Amino acid sequence: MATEQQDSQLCLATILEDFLKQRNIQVSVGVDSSSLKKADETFGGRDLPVDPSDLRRYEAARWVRNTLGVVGGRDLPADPSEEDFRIALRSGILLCNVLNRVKPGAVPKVVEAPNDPLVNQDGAALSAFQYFENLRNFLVFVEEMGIPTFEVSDFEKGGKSARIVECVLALKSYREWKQSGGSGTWRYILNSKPTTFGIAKQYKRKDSEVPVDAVTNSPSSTPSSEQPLLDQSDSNTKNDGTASSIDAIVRAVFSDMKQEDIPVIVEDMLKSVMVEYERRLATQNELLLMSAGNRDKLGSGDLGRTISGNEETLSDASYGEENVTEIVNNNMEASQDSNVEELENQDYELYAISKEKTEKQQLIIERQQTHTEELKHDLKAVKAGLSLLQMKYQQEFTSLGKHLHGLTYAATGYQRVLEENRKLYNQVQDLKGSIRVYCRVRPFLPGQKSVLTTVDHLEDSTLSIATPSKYGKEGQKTFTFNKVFGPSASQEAVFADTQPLIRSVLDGYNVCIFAYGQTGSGKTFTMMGPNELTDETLGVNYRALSDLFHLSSVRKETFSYNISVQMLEIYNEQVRDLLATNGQTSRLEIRNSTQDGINVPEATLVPVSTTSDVIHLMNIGQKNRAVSATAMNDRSSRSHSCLTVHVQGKDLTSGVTLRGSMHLVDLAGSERIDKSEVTGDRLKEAQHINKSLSALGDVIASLSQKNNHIPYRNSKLTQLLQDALGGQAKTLMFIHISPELEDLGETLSTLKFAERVATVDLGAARVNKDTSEVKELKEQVHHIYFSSHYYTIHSLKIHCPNHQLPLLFAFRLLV
Ligand SMILES: Nc1ncnc2c1ncn2[C@@H]1O[C@H](COP(=O)(O)OP(=O)(O)OP(=O)(O)O)[C@@H](O)[C@H]1O
Repeated sequence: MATEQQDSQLCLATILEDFLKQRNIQVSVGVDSSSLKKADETFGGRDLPVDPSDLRRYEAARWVRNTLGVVGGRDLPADPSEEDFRIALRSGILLCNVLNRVKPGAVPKVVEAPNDPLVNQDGAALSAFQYFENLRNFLVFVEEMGIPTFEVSDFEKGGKSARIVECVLALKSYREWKQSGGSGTWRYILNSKPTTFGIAKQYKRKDSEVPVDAVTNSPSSTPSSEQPLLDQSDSNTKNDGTASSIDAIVRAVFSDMKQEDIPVIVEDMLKSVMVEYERRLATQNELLLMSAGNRDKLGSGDLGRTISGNEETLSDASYGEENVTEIVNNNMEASQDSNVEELENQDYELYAISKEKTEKQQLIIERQQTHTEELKHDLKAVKAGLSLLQMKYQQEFTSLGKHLHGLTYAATGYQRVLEENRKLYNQVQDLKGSIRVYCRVRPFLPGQKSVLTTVDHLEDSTLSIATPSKYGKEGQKTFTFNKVFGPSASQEAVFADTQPLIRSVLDGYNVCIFAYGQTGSGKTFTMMGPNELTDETLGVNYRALSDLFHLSSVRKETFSYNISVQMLEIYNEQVRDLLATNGQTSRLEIRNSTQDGINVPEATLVPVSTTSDVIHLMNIGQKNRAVSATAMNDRSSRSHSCLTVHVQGKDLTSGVTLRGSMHLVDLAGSERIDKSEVTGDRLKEAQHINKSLSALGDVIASLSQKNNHIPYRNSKLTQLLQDALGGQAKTLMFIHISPELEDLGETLSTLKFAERVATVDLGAARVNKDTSEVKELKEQVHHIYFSSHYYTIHSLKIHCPNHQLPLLFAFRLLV
């Protein structure tokens, strides 16, 4: 590196020299005025040589001669020409000997010339090998000392003896410095271009002796321990020799110049320096490109990778542009000498980095491959686990399916039990009487003066009427009913036997409840209640509907019910819609045996969901009902009113739909015509009423007698109620009796009607008395009812393998 710096500074001197030559500015390079003066004294006032290089050659020759003595320096004249100088020194003998004087032992073995003066006349007889041996040893040593060297070719004819002169004078300077004590730093002002050239570097001393340090005379263990003569340790004084040379040139140039010309000259000098440096930079780039070309030729070996290849590798390996740039810059700095060895070293360095990166990548790839294998293994295990789970789940679902199948069978069985239950329940109702006749005796009304009563005696199911002689045989007449309710019977007691039939309606059966009796006997009271309603005085209608909604609500888990209401009136054998809002209330057609059980489809059908809904509708119907004051009762109705509740229930389990209906019929007054004292339209009304009541009696009597023909079509009333009379239907007839004696004739007439429909059903009376047969049936039904009512499968545990929790199925079956 020191040599390179020296070179660059020497180059600066050369540039200055060239610059001065171009401008014909004469200056004695390397020799200041004092040197010239000294040379003048040395040559004793002779004419000074014109060329300063001659003076330096003479100085060198004289010093060699003085150093080696007369004998040793006999071959070298005192003032030799250039030719003489080269011939005298080309054998290297004088140079090696003078070097040994300066540094004893520097060249231990000097190849001497033969003693034959003839042969050694011009040294030509000495073989080229011997020349080379001595010169090489000399050059290697002075090179190590840091003294400017020369080339062997400089001894050839036309060679540059100036470099040899400088080398000798440098030795001289060194010796003088040593002889003066060697204090400080030895400096030598170089006079010519640098003489560091490749051939000197390649020389090695033949005898391979350990070189002796030029300054310390100690063996040099390593190159780094060498101490060159041109001092490198002191940065302040480094290259002072060269600097002094440049300084001398500059001062010599500027001393003869005018002051105002100096800046121009300086500027031109600097420009020249810049041009030279740019040229050198361009040369370096060319060398770099050439070295890159050489690298391409280095082959495919490990060291044969090209820098550009390495640059690409580095880039690919994400080393970044900075690293690449740094390395390339390093290459540029190091390529001044186009040293292929250095390039190879850098190439190797790049290759090592690339190789390290590749190894790391290989390691990463291997790890990834290992991870992939592990993942594959895990995936395989998971797949196996999944298929095992799938198999187990399949087994569990099969097992579950079997359990569900059993459950379905059980549920189906349960449905069969329920169906059986319904039938048995209905059978019980039948045994109690599909046609039941109840008798209710109205109490005396408040404020009535008469206290005489026709009722002689009444029991649970019999009513005895005292009959005067004018009504036949004097005494008493007894009538049998399913049940007899006295004047003090509560509304709740009257409804008690009706209540079980409400469930029948929800089970899909038809129920028909009649209120029969003369005007003012209490029909409306039984069916609706008094004008001022309380919980206790609510009639059959309200209670039946209340029970209906309650029971349907209880069953909502298993049945879905749709309940709707129609309210019709039969007046003078015409069917009228009491809920019509469009005013068209009359002359509705009756169509029996319809699929939906609605015989008067044109009549208004209002869905209801609460009891209050129905009460509201009944009030509307009551207002629309034809009411005509009579002499007997100002609320006397001259028509039959029929409130029909249609019930459609869907079994949520089986999907089966059941249809039932309940007809609540408030019949028109049954009083005889002559007693009502009516004529005209009123008479006509009474005739229609009597006719229809007679037709109702006929139908019920025919049903009781199980006749093949049932005369439904004899009246609008029986025609309307055809589906609710007969078959599985239940009929309840409430016969109302007025207790007043003056009404005895009407009472006997009413009882005669009741006797006709009630006495024929002997079974009803027996059932009512709870015979052993009925009791047995009741117990059976009770068992089924309650067992089914409360039979709930609370849960069904299905054990599934691999499950901690059992599958729980809860069932709540039909009430
Ligand atoms: N069991 C009873 N207890 C108390 N009062 C009653 C009873 N039955 C009827 N009444 C009263 O007797 C009167 C007549 O009764 P209701 O109007 O019900 O007779 P009806 O047979 O419906 O007459 P109509 O045929 O004219 O409608 C009413 O004031 C009613 O409150």
